[in-house]
Amino acid sequence: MGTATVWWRARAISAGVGSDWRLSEARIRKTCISVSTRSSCCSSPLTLIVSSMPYEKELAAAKKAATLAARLCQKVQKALLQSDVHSKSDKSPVTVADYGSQALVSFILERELLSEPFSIVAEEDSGDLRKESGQETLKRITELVNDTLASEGSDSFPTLTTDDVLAAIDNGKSEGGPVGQHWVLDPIDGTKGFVRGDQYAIALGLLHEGKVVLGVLACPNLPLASIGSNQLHSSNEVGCLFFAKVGEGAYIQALGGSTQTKVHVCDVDNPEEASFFESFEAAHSSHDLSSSIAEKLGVKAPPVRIDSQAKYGALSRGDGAIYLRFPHKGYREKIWDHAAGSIVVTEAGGIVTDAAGNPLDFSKGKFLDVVSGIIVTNQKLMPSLLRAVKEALNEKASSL
Ligand SMILES: Nc1ncnc2c1ncn2[C@@H]1O[C@H](COP(=O)(O)O)[C@@H](OP(=O)(O)O)[C@H]1O
Ligand SMILES: [Mg+2]
Ligand SMILES: [Mg+2]
Ligand SMILES: [Mg+2]
Repeated sequence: MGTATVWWRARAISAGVGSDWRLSEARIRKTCISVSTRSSCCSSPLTLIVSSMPYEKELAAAKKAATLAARLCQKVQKALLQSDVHSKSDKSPVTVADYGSQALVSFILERELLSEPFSIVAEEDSGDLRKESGQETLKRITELVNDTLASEGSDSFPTLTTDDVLAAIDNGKSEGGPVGQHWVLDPIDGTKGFVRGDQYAIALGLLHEGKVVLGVLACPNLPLASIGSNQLHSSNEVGCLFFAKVGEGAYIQALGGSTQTKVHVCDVDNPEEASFFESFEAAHSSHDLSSSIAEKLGVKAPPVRIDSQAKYGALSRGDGAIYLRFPHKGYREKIWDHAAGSIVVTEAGGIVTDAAGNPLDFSKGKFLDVVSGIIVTNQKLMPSLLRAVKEALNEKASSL
């Protein structure tokens, strides 16, 4: 909630609507608008303020949090030690940087958005770090978080204790859902890519009444110049920060930079000229199925395989036209793997749906209940992509 919300709240309270800080923003907004039409003390400027300022403060806090978390991750990726990589109970990898990033983002959001009701749905939890065997790792994470905060310079941050770090990680225990506001955090999306030295992203979204209203994607290893094409790169610089607020477009700036540029998905309408992204990891998405879809569409270019929601970022600036994700049977998608990426792409003019063409529903808690897979492209290609996906899925079903 930004300045505008505080103002709406103040209006709601002074108009006798109530002083419950847990009133949803939408309710307060509605109430204030109706008060303004009835009461002379609360007249015309309201509409202007409402339309121009929502989520400003949240976006600034989210960009700061993701940028700092990216700095922590970069430090770890440079000097990744085998002892920094652990296995979770589902056998997926987690590193000191996943935990450190989650603790940092949680700490910064709470500090920057002081009095706001605060809920984060995040991937990691502190369970393993609270065990005897996790103590050394916890110390290392705490050092990393404190070093990163110290390198920020401008603010005087307190030195966090191991207990502070555990508490910050566990702020991410919220279940989400259709009511109120929830931050959605993937502290490192693409941990396998991170460990390999490849692409990864810090992905932070904000849900309001079950809809994504803001997203920030920090992609420390993504080139600032376009990828996935043959064009000669004018610069080898890496590190992109994508961000979007609902209704206001999507932007990119260099990670740590300040000049922002609006991004748009590409406007290719001939599938023969389109290229597509998919997971680097074949275990995360069926490469066979996407190759059959691409063939049906007439896509000529080979797949661009990269880890993480960097795919959404790259697509939002037109590096490629399509993103195909078809997890193997039984896998349930999580909201933190798509919240930030999907708003960046939709605000850049793209469409994100499941394989049946339904919009993604972020209001159901931690999981996304999608039909068969997730597909992303521009408005022009979506109808033919949906037809190709349907055909390929039918063929696959009849071959089983
Ligand atoms: N079997 C599986 N099928 C599909 N996705 C999976 C998977 N196992 C893990 N993932 C998810 O795939 C994400 C990475 O996506 P990508 O393949 O695009 O890089 C992982 O995010 P984390 O790395 O945050 O755990 C994880 O949530
Ligand atoms: Mg992830
Ligand atoms: Mg992750
Ligand atoms: Mg993970």
